[in-house]
Amino acid sequence: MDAFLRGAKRKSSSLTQRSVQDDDEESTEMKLALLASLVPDLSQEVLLDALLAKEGSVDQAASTLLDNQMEPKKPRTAATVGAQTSLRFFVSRPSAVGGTEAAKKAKLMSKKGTTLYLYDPEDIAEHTPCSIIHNFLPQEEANDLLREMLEESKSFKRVTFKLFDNIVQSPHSSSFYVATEAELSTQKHEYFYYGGRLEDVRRITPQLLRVRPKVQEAVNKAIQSRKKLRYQCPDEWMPNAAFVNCYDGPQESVGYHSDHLTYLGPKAAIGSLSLGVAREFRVRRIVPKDADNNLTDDPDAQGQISIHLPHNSLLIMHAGMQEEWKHAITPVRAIDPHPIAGNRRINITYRDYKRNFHPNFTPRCKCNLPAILRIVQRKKNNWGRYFWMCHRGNVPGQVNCAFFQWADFDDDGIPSWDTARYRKNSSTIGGQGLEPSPTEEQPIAAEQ
Ligand SMILES: O=C(O)CCC(=O)C(=O)O
Ligand SMILES: [Fe+2]
Repeated sequence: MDAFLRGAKRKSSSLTQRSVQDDDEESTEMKLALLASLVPDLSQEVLLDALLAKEGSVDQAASTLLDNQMEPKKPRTAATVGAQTSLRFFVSRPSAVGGTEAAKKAKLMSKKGTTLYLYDPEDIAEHTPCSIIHNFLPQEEANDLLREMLEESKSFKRVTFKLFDNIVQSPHSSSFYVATEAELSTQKHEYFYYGGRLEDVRRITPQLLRVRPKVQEAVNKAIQSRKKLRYQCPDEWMPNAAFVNCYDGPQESVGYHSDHLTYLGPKAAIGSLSLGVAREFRVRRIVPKDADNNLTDDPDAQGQISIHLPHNSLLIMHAGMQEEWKHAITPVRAIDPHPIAGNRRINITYRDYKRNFHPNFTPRCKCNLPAILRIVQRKKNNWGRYFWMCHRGNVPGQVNCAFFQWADFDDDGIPSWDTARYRKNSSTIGGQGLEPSPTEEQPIAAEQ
């Protein structure tokens, strides 16, 4: 345990491979898991608050929480899902005449250690890299899909993965769906997840298939209404895979994470459909730190944002979300049961697995495994640069090899090995010089 604490406190200011990998290791999810093992019986929200208050120091957060536990207190698990109508009623907006775009944006009231609840689609689009469509499907279609997935979810399993040297299980169950028999075989035998193979891959179901073109159309329309970012692929978004999650009861959750981009490519969009019980989707921006481990952004920008996800809502995570933000479904004390789903929530994330990111083409590490794609999220130096690294260490009993390679994409996110499409004279060779995403200049959100 001592070693874990030392690991979590490790600081590095050099531009070396070690420094980049430290950035990866110090993820909030890891810190939360570590904190949970030191101070069990507290909700993830309480642990996160403590981490935020102690600027990411696991041992300081742990000692504060342990001190607090001496005097008995009610655990501060979030109550049921919160919602408000629109932020437009709460913020004063500077005049739209004159001034820069940034100056015209409303100042959000998101402060360190606080949560800002968003419901209104305009607020969500303005203050996060997400957009939402409420009542997305005709009611009967949503209910049919929900019923189908509730039946399927009876045989969903919890994902098992390695955290430090411990084998842990995801705090919810899931499965993975693809359209064709060929894709099913490819997923089982050619793709790697957490350094190993996915066992539970299923053929797409009739209702998942029926809904897919609607999600495709809505996501492409939403993408078109936003400015293309550097590294974002301009091709049509074609969902060819779906992860389905089931959260059975208020305590089932998923910790703060960014989705892996290894097979989706940089600046990928993801369409996420929620069915059944309404839950809160928490998002927070990752604020980079400088060489001295100080936050390099607005110190107020350390709160989190909660997006209310009711039955039949489609949330679109846009380009840049996985690079610059983390998201979670936090446990709650209570939920409002859904007439069809009871205590369960179903979430379907439709994803576009890109042909040119198939593991036959991506770099291989020294263990001869296809490497995973990561991005420097925390270190100010090299912030925003993509790199490939080994993920064998996710397999119990194995460790990562020393493989490390900066990624090379052109402006459209085309990897250098896709010689037919890669534009050699692209201004971004080497993956440097990121332009800010539309949300970056806003004084919002979070990070420990
Ligand atoms: O349940 C959700 O809304 C989010 C699920 C998620 O983050 C994931 O599957 O990666
Ligand atoms: Fe996710």
